[in-house]
This record gives sequence, C-alpha cells and structure tokens, in this order.
Amino acid sequence: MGSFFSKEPVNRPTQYGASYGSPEKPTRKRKFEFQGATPSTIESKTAFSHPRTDEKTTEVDAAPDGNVHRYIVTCSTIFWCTRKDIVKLLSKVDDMPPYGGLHKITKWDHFFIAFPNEKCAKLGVDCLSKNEYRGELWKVRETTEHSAKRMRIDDTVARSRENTDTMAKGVCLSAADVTAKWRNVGYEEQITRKKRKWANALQLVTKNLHREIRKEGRIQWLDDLRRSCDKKGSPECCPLVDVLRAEKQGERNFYRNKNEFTIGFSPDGCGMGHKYHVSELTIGYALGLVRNGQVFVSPVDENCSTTSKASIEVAKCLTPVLRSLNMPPYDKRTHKGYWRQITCREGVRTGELIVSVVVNPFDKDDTEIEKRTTREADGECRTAVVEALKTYFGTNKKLGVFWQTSNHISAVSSDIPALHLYGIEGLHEEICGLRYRIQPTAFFQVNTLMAERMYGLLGDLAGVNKNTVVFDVCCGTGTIGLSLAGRAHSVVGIEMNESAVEDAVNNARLNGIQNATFIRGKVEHRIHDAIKEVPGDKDCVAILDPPRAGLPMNVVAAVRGMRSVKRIVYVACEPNNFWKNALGFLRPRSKAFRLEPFRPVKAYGIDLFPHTDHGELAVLLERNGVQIA
Ligand SMILES: C[S@@+](CC[C@H](N)C(=O)[O-])C[C@H]1O[C@@H](n2cnc3c(N)ncnc32)[C@H](O)[C@@H]1O
Repeated sequence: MGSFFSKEPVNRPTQYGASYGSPEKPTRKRKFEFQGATPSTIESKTAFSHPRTDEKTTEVDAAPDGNVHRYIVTCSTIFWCTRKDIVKLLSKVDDMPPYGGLHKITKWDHFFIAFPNEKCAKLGVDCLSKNEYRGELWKVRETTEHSAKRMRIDDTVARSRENTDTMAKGVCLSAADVTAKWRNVGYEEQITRKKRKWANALQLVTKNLHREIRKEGRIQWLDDLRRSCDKKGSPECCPLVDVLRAEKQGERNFYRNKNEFTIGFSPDGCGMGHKYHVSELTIGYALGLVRNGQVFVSPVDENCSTTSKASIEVAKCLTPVLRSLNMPPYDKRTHKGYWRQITCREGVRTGELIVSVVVNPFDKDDTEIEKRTTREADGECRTAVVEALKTYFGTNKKLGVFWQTSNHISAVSSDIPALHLYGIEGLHEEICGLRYRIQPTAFFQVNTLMAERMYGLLGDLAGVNKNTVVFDVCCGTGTIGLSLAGRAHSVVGIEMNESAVEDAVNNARLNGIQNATFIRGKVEHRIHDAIKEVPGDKDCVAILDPPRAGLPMNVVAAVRGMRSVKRIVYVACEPNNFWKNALGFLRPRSKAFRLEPFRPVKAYGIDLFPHTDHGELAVLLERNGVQIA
C-alpha cells in the first residue's frame, strides 16, 4: 500500500544525472502510516519513483520528530514538460533543502511536489510560478484533498482522507489569495501579463482557422497575414490596438460592486505540525476545501483589494453578531446547519447597499421540535442582523436587507425568493448617464467604473449612427444596448435571465428610451425570433457579450446569416475561448455558415478585473467587402 506522493523529504534529485545535484544516488525508504493500522515501510526503487495508484491509503507524513510535515504543491505546466524539467528548474534555487514526491500523472499537465516545510514550499512556488506557457503563467499552489479528487482516486479513499485531521494542513491560502491573487504584482506587470494572454487569444484564432480551413479553400487576409509575419508560430489575427487600463482608485482597487461571502469555519493551525482545529464562525471567502462537510472560510479583510470597502464592513459588522447567535454554519454533507452565505450588492454611484443573507431553513428529517426551535431562532437571527446593520451604517448608506432560505446544493439560485426585511427594496446604479434598477439575481458588470468605459469603447467600435440597429446578444440588464440607444435607430436585446430582462425593460422605461425591444429566452432557442425584430433594411451591428464558454454554434451561424449585420463586436470574458466562435464567423461560406465571412479588424484589451488574471477582450469583426470609416 502506498500513496500518491512520495513521503519523506529526500535528497536533492540526483538520479537524472550529475548536472542536477550531488553524484550520490540517494537510497531511501518510503514510510507510510495508516489510520488505524501499523506503520510499515516500503523500499522505493528511486527517490522519485511514481507512487503506485493502486496503493490506497490515508497518507500522513511523519518526520523524524514525529510531527506531520508536508506541503504539497500542485503546478500546472505543459503536458510534455517532464519531471526532469521540473527538477532542473528547482535545482537552480539557492537554499532549496531536500524535497520529494515529485509526481506527474501520465499525459497530465500537473505535477505534485511534496515539500518538507513551508519555507521550502515557498521557494518552490516562487521558482515555478515564474514560468509561463503561451503567455499564461504556470499555476502553482498548495493543495490537499482537491488534488486527490482530481487524480481520480476512488471515493473511499477520498472520504477516508477527508476524515483525517491531517487534511487541513497545507491550507495557507487566504481570502485575498482567492479574490485578488495578483494584489502584490505591480500594475504594469499585471498589464504585461494580460497583454500576453490577449495576444495569445488572437494567435489561437489564426492558428485554428488555418488548421480548420485547409480543406475548405483559402482566405486571402489569412494568407497575407501569415506571409507577412516573420515570427515563429502563428501571428495575431488582428492587432491588439490598445488596453483600457484601470487608472483611478475606484477602477483599480476595492471595485467589486457584488461580493458573495460564505459563512463557515476558518481552518486554524494551518501548516506544519499543527492539528486541525475548528475556529470560530467566519464570514469570508471559501477556500474550496471541505472537511467533514464544512467549507473552510478565510475571513475577508482589507487585503482583499478587489472587494468593496462597504462589503468588507458588512462582514466585519456581522461576524460578532453571527457568532453570538450560536447557530451553526451549513454542513454540505448532512445538509444541516443554518448560516450559508451573505451577498452584498452596491450602487457605486448611488450609495445604495443591499445585503442578502442566505440560510438553510431546516432539514426535512428534522423533528417538529427541531423545526420549531429553528423557526424561533430564525426570527431572532433576522432581527439581530437587521439591527446590527442599521446601527453600523446609520445614514451613511441607503441600506436594504433581504433574507433568503435555500436548501439547494448551491446557496444562491435565481429562483429563491428573497424576503425583504428592511430599507430599500431594489438596487439602483448609474452608468453612462442612465439610471438602472438591478434585481438581486440579475447580471451586472462588477466593476461599475470600468464597465462604463468599456461601454464607451464598444460604442465607438460598433460605429453606431441613427441608421444602425444594435443587436445586443446576451444583453443582461440591457446596459450595452441602452447606453447606445440614443445614437442608434433601435436596439434589440436577447437574454435568458428573466429578472435581467425585466430589469432591461423597466430600465428602458425608467430612462424614457422607446426604441429598445428585449426578448427573453436562451439565445440558442430564440435567436430566430430575435432576428425577426431586427429591420432587414437597416445597417445592423451585433454586439455579442456571451458567458465564458462562448455562444452555441447555431447562434454564430444565425448571426452570420443575417444579411444586415455588417459588423460584429465580440466581447470575450474568457479570451482563450474566443477562437471557437470566431472560426464560425471567419471561415469560408458553406451550407452551415451562410453569406460572406467576416474578418478581424482590431482588438482591445479591457482590464475589468484588476489584481486578478481575468480581463475582457473586445474584437471588431467586419463583413468582407465592407469598409469601416
Ligand atoms: C457576460 S454577461 C453580459 C451581460 C451584459 N452584456 C452586460 O454587459 O451587462 C453574459 C450574459 O449572458 C446571459 N446568458 C448566458 N447564457 C445565455 C444563453 N444561453 N442565452 C441567453 N443569454 C445567456 C447571462 O445571463 C448574462 O446576463
């Protein structure tokens, strides 16, 4: 029996040749401790022999002092990167003490490395995280149970792992690491990294288009581009003209107008040699680890430089209140427990703040007495939360408090009714000179100030005039279309989220806009109904702002098949997925993809999410043969 990682710290790897360490070939024993079983020793072939996946055990690393020592780091690389490469990289680190357990699953792009202590793990993380592949830095992080799941170990082992106290070790992520992982990276460097990512997304279009159309004929602009490019590899399909940078304080720091906090226990005693202790109830960000059904939560604080200050204050104000109420947080495994989540949404321009508390009503198996007790406690909790927030914010914020009960697996869902307890009943925001009402579950861009600048840019890219119809696909609360309605002939929006469409219609009315129509439904089902609303004799620009996965291909084909659409502005929130939809617009005409293809003209990067590795890419596509002023 063995485990997934080599166990003890071993000497610096030497079996790969003299260049990686001392000439001595280390011999070592792998030591395992089983829960409830006698420790045994197994002779290992080499210092870095692959742990055998048929060996199932609960793993504990016992150092000579008897303490439990291990920091497992997972590192995403390219799948052809070998252990030898990693060893070579780590061998360049000064003061790197012996480490062990370098493990890679065949044909996987992840390594697992077990470091003996925190210092060593930090050195390793620093060294590996500087490497990049296709403009994206390797993701290196500490890991525990999650990795085990991803390694597809069987459930029994996973569960037995979950039950060991040792599972909590290695957790040293903080709330700030979860939400603002680049907070310590200079802004220039953040932009440089994002530029690489955007450029890579544009290269993927060229590369995949070239590969895809080989049998279908030629594309003149693609041939010219490839010929003119002396770079090795694929050129970008169009120039990345500029980047919309977050310059002002409210654009770059503490910018998120929507923050969802989990309520749970924070892991106490993270790290070497400590046992897991449940600390006090905490409001913050889930670390993605579950132990005995409890999600680990790291408290939110000012280091979370993307979270709005008002939301941080809500967490600080409510933490002692929730602790004093003596109700347990929700347990994912038993579905018992009470507190689940707190969502804060703010109108940055209007100073409005809506706090929604999500609780678990009670388990269906609860006895009548338990239900009655929960019901009574529920009333007490509501009053205490409202009073605390009222006292804390006084007249500084226009406050609204909502209460939601959810026994769904996921705490939030658009169909959970929200009970209004106090203050304002809806949230308003002002953007591009218009006032918007936003329902709790409707999508709204999280960085209000940057979103406003993005909408301005999209309007310019779209080249809208009084003869243009704006076709706003995946329109959310209608913000893009409505911000352009004043200069357009008309706006047609389509969106699947019911409350967002309701908001879009009401927002048009609220702002006296009469030339906007919104269609509710999944775009893949209702695209043809939406197209009927677009007058065929007008110039039409389609603005596509889909979710991260992109649009279904039937939608791409339908938009391409609209004769009136001469320009497309595609907003990709996952730039690396852009090529998939782009191919449908750019490939030569066929039975499935009718009419003349488009060609990419220019692209802009938009730093909507500073301090994170996310950013939007806006690309202008133009129908072949159409000239844009
Ligand atoms: C990135 S948001 C863009 C929202 C809007 N353009 C804005 O800037 O506020 C994507 C939107 O697409 C919607 N959506 C996701 N899948 C959809 C689908 N299959 N059909 C229609 N809308 C969808 C989501 O509800 C969300 O509002």
